Amino acid sequence: MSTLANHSFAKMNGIGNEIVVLDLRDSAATVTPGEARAIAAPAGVPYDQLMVLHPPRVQGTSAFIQIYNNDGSEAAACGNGMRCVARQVFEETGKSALTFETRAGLLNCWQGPSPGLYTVDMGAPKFGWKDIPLAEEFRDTRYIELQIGPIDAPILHSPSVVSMGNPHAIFWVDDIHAYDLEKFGPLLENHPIFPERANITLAHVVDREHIVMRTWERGAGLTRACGSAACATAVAAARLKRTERTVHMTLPGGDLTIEWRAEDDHVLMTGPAAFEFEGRFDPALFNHVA
Ligand SMILES: N[C@@H](CCC[C@H](N)C(=O)O)C(=O)O
Repeated sequence: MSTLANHSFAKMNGIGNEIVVLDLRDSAATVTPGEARAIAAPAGVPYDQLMVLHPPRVQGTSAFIQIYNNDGSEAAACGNGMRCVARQVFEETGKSALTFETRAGLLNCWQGPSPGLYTVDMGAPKFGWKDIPLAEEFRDTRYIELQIGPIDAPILHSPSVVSMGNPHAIFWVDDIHAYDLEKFGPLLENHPIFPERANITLAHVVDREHIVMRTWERGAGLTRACGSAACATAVAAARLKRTERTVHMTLPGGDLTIEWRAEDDHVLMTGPAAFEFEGRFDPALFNHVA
């Protein structure tokens, strides 16, 4: 039987990004990709990302966080999920600032400027074509040559690309609702230019301090919010000198504030984290998991 059978979990969301938090800090249990997919099944607890807390591996950190997309693939970064994890561990410990380890590095999290808000230091963005990664050299990643649709009248073209520990492509458009992201998202996510696939965002700069956006997530599909995409989009817009370094981001599920701090290049994401309910995994979920 799976070690996850009957294990407790918390269902949360970060502005509508569906998150399951699974705390394995007191055990040596691990989660396989098959188990991650089984949990996401309709009979389970459908989620966009599963945040698995393991015992800390680095002194001074509270946990090592493994992040699964609902297709069973692993991600190095998940901004909305990190706010949910921070909220849970703040409430458990009474602390208001903690450091967690992810595959993207150490992330500091703290209580935001007002109650119910959490800030995550998402680290420094990367712009090099090998860092994103891209399959071929692009010297300037503020815009890359990539388009879909007719060659002489492309539907979407020239995205900015950024790594926030995970790969993002941002297409600048006038109306983020004018495109069928469910159709174009998977095509772009799996485009050969992205050897590790990519998160695909449509973004519109409203003014120098406000961007609206929506995202097709690698490994999870259309979501109501993607925190790392909000960070990548804010940074890409500032790099193009279209916005200030602190911007208000409007996503389908809610709003985030993103600051690209000049002193150290780090990106700070601030927003809420909502607790929905606690439950236990039905053992039957894992019956057919290899
Ligand atoms: N929803 C997340 C991003 C999750 C990871 C992404 N799908 C990937 O595979 O890179 C967020 O809030 O950042």
